[in-house]
Amino acid sequence: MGLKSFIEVHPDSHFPIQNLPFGVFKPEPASDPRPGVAIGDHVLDLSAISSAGLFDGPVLKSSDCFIQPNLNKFLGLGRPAWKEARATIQKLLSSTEPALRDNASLRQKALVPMDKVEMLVPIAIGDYTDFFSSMHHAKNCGTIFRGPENPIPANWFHLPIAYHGRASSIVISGTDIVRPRGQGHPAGNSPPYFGPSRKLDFELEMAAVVGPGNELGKPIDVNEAADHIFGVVLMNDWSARDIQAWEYVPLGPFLGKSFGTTVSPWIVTLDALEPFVCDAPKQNPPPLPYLAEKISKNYDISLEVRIKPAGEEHGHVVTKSNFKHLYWTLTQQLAHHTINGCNLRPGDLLGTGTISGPEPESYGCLLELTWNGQNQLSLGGTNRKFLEDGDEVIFTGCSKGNGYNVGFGTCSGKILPSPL
Ligand SMILES: O=C(O)/C=C/C(=O)CC(=O)CC(=O)O
Ligand SMILES: [Ca+2]
Ligand SMILES: [Mg+2]
Repeated sequence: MGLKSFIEVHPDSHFPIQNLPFGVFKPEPASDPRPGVAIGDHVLDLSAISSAGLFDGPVLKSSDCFIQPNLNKFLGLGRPAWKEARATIQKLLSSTEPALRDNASLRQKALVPMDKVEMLVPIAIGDYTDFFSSMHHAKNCGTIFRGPENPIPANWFHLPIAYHGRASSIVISGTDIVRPRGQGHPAGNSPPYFGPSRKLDFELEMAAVVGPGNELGKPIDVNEAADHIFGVVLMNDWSARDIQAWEYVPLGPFLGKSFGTTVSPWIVTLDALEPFVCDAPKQNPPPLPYLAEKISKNYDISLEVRIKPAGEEHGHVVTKSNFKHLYWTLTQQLAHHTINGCNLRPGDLLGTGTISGPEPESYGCLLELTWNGQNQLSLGGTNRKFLEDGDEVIFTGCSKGNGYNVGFGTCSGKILPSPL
């Protein structure tokens, strides 16, 4: 493992010096939001490090990108800035570097206990797109919604399908989610149901954070797409299955998805994930040339979902999956998104789609786990078909290295009842 911080980091921590994920936080309720990096149980205040003149590399020396309420300016600077920032922070936090270690007043200013801070959505999200890139999820949903004959649509193996999501309702982990009301599928000849969703679900996803992006009309080559992905977060694409099933023909998800999407606060960089690269699944039929990449990378990231009913202390694990099950890679998603000339901008968010694995224990949503409510899922003392008011859904994600973790922390949200 080698690299070590002067800050004590528990071996189980998601945030050792090998990780260094970026977020935005407020040290006190009245303070201005500012960028930070997680280290063990602490947050390193990048505005304090920047003000102290410690970002002294060629790209960041005279930049105010860390004196900002979000990470968009930093993301817009691209990979040279990201690499320089990571190298500077890793050096400052290392056990052998005195600049911060031996400066008590700077440590006092710049290192804040994580349990004292408020985390915010770290980027201003202009646009949010959600892909559909797990073959297992596509097959299961297709079977449930459209029947077992041809569950996977003919286009699915040729392009990463997506829908345009709603950026305004993306919230940070810990924010309550109000059960949406809407129209559900009519039964027989009766009019459609209207009321609180009866089939509220989570979707286990991750999402790529984009920067710097492209000019309108100038697509990004798939082999250069990684330079436009800063990092990834956990994402819950809350979904009301009854609303979705009735509204989505022919234009796709709308109100069944747009009532809320939760993201985890810490963006884990692709640089930190590099030791966990694994081969992406072999694609057959081979993709068209604009989607054929020289190196097709996935990441080995273990994912887990717990549901914690109201009044219970611990959640029950309902599924375990892995990022590596995705068929279409992040870079193929990004290249496909721009192939028609569409421009991506710093801070745009690209959801991977629900990450279901091949086994029933690895399905990424209740729609699949209970087969649209046909089966009950046991949560110890109680059962679930879909989410109930008071349920908290907690995602975790972690890659295990040799003696250290590169983790994502948690992405959680609790369901509140619909308004009357
Ligand atoms: O197959 C369908 O009709 C619907 C699928 C989804 O709801 C999934 C979606 O949001 C994309 C994804 O998460 O993979
Ligand atoms: Ca989704
Ligand atoms: Mg949603």
